[in-house]
Amino acid sequence: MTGATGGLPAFTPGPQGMAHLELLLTGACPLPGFMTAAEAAALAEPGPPPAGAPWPVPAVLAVPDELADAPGLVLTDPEGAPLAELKVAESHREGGSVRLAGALRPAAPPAHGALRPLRLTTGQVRADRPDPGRPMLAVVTDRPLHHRALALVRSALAAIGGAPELLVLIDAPLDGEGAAPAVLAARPLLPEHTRFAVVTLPTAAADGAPELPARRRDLLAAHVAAAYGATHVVLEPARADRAPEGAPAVVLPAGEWAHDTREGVWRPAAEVAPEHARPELADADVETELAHGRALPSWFTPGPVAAALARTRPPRADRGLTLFFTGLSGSGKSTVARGVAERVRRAGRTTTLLDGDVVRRMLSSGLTFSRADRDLNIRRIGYVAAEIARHGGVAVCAPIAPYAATRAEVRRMAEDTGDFFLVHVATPLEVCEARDRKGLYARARAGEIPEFTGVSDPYETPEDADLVIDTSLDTEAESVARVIDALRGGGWLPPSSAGEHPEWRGEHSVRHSGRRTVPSPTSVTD
Ligand SMILES: Nc1ncnc2c1ncn2[C@@H]1O[C@H](COP(=O)(O)OS(=O)(=O)O)[C@@H](OP(=O)(O)O)[C@H]1O
Ligand SMILES: Nc1ncnc2c1ncn2[C@@H]1O[C@H](COP(=O)(O)OP(=O)(O)O)[C@@H](O)[C@H]1O
Repeated sequence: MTGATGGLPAFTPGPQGMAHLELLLTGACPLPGFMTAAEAAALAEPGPPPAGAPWPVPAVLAVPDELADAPGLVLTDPEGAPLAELKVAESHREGGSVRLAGALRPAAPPAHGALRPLRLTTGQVRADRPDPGRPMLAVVTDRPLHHRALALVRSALAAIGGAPELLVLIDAPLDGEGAAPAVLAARPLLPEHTRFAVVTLPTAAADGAPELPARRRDLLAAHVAAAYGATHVVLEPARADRAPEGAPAVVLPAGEWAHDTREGVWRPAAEVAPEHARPELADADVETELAHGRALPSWFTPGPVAAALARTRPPRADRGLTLFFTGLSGSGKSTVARGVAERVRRAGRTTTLLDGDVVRRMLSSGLTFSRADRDLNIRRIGYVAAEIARHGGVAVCAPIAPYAATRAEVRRMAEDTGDFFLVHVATPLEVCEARDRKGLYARARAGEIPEFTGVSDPYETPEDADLVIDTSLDTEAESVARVIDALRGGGWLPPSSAGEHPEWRGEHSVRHSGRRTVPSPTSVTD
């Protein structure tokens, strides 16, 4: 986002730029500002960074082309409040975008984003230490601390000696809480004076740049921990090879841990007889248990952590959902989405149907079918859907959404507030064109509608669809039933359809679809 503030243009960095900026403003990063091309290039080489480098990853600011010649910028938060002034020392182009380097002058302390009271500066944490001479162990984590991690922390504290302090640095996104509530829930299980602080560790050198290698990200975590005063660091989630070279604090090896089923305690795996050793649940297993509303086992995680997770990741039947249909015009998106929305509503969930045509009239009137306008249209749908999901509702969306990158953006947005389920309505173009319900294909073929999807404009076939349906092979009722079955199977709808009137199961639509006279077995037994 750009604008003008006090003579200098204003700019709101993207998520990566904002994460680097936060580290610069909290004192975690010791540099005066964003790096020049040469400084960044020195850190972009594979392998460990050069010895003595004050910072382990490139930190550069990507800006839109129109800011390439700006002498300075006012960097603002997403609401437009100034965060810092950048005095531009160098402007260069890389990876298709302009990058500005230069020193920063902080404006007001940041107030935006989630968990602000926990986003402490390094100065605040250091000033608050009862005895700065004591060692300090920092646990850097973006996931809850389950029994294994808590046992590891206890053992690390004992091994360090000298009555170390403990700091838990929670790596959470700037615009959401991430795992923070569940991490904080472990407070009663940690030493009395444990401090918690929230940071956002960038995952790329700049917005639009490729992901940083895992080892560099580990090294970055160690640098940030050291800036907060840590002498020792534990990186979570644990990975056997997580001990980056050249870290400014001692990165303690995680080692293998196991739950001793006979003794009921967590120990280093080498100390547990193999027949009694139980490994930690994988993140995917935890997600499945939570999705179906099942309690996490007490051998795996403490009660307060399980309770916090159950609150932040409620069962899917209570969780907001963006159900996103994509496909060509005439593929059957609206028809199937309408039928699905009705049945989702009948199953007791608050449902909003954001149909392509309706959105074009209400939210996006005036937009064309250029790529930029289609993207804006889809982003608007994604924004509204994510807000619906935030409040636990089901947003059923049915635009063409021809571009994979924009669909991925909507998936990210939607997953910040709930779940996302992509249905590709893969009805072949010939069938859509033969239907030509609105006569648009004929007009597009006659050259009267430029940029018509499938005729003179692209449709990028999804490779990440959660379900693919084809309304040239299935009746309308069968198509609706397929989606409902998938939602039931995934836990987004209750398993039973008791009380559903046959009309609501789709027989009504079957009788009127003209394709079949007998309801499919799926819809009858459903
Ligand atoms: N050029 C062009 N290309 C594609 N579609 C066109 C075009 N012009 C008008 N229409 C009608 O607009 C409907 C698609 O709008 P969407 O908002 O779903 O499109 S997009 O997702 O923004 O690409 C689409 O409705 P559906 O048939 O319901 O898909 C068309 O009826
Ligand atoms: N099995 C089917 N499922 C859905 N629609 C079908 C099916 N068979 C025929 N149709 C017809 O195809 C057309 C699909 O139009 P629509 O749902 O508006 O598609 P879209 O929203 O993708 O443009 C409707 O006229 C519908 O009656």
